[in-house]
Amino acid sequence: MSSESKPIFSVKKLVKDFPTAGGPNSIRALNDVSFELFSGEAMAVVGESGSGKSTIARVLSLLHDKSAGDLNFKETEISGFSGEEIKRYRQQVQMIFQDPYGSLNPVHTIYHHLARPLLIHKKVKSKKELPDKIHALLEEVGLTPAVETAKKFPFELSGGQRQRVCIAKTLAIGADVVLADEPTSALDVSIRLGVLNLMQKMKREHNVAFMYITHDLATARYFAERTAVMYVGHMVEWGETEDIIQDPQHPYTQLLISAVPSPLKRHQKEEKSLHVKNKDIPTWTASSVGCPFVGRCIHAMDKCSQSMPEITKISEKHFVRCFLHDGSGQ
Ligand SMILES: Nc1ncnc2c1ncn2[C@@H]1O[C@H](COP(=O)(O)OP(=O)(O)OP(=O)(O)O)[C@@H](O)[C@H]1O
Repeated sequence: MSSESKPIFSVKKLVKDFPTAGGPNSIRALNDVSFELFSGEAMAVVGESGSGKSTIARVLSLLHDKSAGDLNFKETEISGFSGEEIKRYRQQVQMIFQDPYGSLNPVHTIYHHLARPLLIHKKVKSKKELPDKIHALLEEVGLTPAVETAKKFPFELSGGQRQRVCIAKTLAIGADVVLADEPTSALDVSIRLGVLNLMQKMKREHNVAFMYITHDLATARYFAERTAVMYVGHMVEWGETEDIIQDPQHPYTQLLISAVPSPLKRHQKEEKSLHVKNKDIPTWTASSVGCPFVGRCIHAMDKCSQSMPEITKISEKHFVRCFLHDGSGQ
């Protein structure tokens, strides 16, 4: 990430509320979420189930409307987009999901899956160019022999191969950003690395920006230069991935890292004293106040239940929201 280049995404104070059936209060799935994403970099979004990771991707894909905040893509607010603008935007910002099978049509060949975006987005001048272009794409994503693969149907491929087809689709369209929601978690461990390496190649060779949503800090460390840690819709800590893993500041980040098998653990000593009070994850609403982690935090103070701490800068690129670090101390 260059501090001089302009971010491809700039998200400020994003809020997303989901109405609850019959209840007066909406669920606040995202609260005050801000970040920037730059071309050619990956930002991991990590956190437990329900922390709001997928909601960020769905709001950025315009599958959900935001409730408040700014969502700028290439310096243009996207929430007012309609019709053609949405179509053009979705060409540039693609999603990859955990289950690649769900993104592929079982009755069509791989050839068809790649021909369609190439034709729709006018990436070929005529149908004559299609075979060469499709075979080149399949080779680029490691699906060889390409001619044979193109003739196959999705059910004839493994999970990892299907995810490679989805990646080839994003290349066919010429996406600038990929929102990858747990793209490797349904794959065998042995296959994951290949898919991560392929995404790494897209980053380096095509300057694609990735939002990499995962439960898995080890793959975040492998793939993403920066990481944001989410807890109940709040970004509690963010920075360069190595800083987050080697020097976690928020008690929740420390808890996440303590749950990862070594060699990620450099905090074995602290781990012994890192108890969690209870495992209840709160439901956040528009009227909830305080730090959402207070119920589980062994350092909790009275003020933690009363307000969410402001952002504290730990170092140039490392930030946390926790009263332990805001200068007011315990
Ligand atoms: N369409 C929806 N309607 C109502 N509530 C929703 C909807 N989508 C998400 N939520 C709620 O928003 C919160 C965040 O969910 P989200 O799926 O973004 O979390 P996540 O971190 O991606 O979880 P997981 O890792 O399990 O996918 C949860 O409380 C969830 O129940």
